[in-house]
Amino acid sequence: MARPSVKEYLANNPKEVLVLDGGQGTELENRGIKVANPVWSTIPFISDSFWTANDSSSNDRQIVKEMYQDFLKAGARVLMTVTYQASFKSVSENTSITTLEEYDALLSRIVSFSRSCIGDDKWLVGCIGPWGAHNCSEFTGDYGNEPEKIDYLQYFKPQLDNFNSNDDLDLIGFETIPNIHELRAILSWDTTILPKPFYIGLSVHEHGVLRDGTTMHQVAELIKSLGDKINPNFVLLGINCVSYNHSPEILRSLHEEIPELPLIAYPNSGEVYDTVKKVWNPKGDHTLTWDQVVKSYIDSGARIIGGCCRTSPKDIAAINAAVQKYRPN
Ligand SMILES: [Zn+2]
Repeated sequence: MARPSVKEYLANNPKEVLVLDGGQGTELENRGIKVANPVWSTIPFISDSFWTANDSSSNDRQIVKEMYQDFLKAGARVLMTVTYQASFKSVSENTSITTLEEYDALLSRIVSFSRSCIGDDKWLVGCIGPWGAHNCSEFTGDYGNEPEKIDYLQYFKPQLDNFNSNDDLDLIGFETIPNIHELRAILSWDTTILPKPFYIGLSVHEHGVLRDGTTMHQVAELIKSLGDKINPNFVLLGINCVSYNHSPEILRSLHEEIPELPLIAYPNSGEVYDTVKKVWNPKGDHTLTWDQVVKSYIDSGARIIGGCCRTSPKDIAAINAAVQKYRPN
């Protein structure tokens, strides 16, 4: 393999900070792909023409390729598959792909295609959205009256089985996790369920608590309570798609609670989505720069830094410049 395991790389290079790509879903939307549907940004891959066409005859194929090229040019060394809303439940209930076999083939094709776009020397993350992605509750954390009774493993298993067995993927990313019961479930899975390095990105309110109200102290208590029983493949904890302006203090609070844990941070762009008008409103007045945000993340133990929704290759270039400036010598 042309690249070392990301877990070993981070452990053996304690001063290294890796740059992740930006928000693929919103970036594909900016480039003309209509993503408003239940499988969101995975939609271009559902169409047969994506796979039968060659690059010049499929516009979507070209768009996805160019997006990866632009993130690479901006300095990303870790890139993600566009599979946030591609759970078996979401895909089988909303597209023509209904069997596990077809679903497995779809994911394998997406992963191979993504790998071919980024080359062998970059790390590829198999992106998995939270349970709440299938009913749009990842920013409320409202998982109904009995969130502890949800069978999270059953929900994630088809996607996990594919990603675990795919050597083109280096890391599994559970993103935008808003609920403590879901976090507890993922952290309870041992190496038979999660044999590949993985990270967890939390969906955190701007006031610094998980969307369901759990404090970062309680998150830390949960992790500490697992002690040696914690899955050794749990490589990083962090935050994603959180408020840009509040993200430095949120990450700092996580770092203060669990100083030894490597962190990952990729906030959204700072624009605010109006769910009624379905538009993104510009950044507010007192916006921090990426230079300030990245410096603070690195001071708080971040080892992977990138952007989430509405961040573009331009943002990734600014992140990369700040990482080169502030990473420890
Ligand atoms: Zn996002």
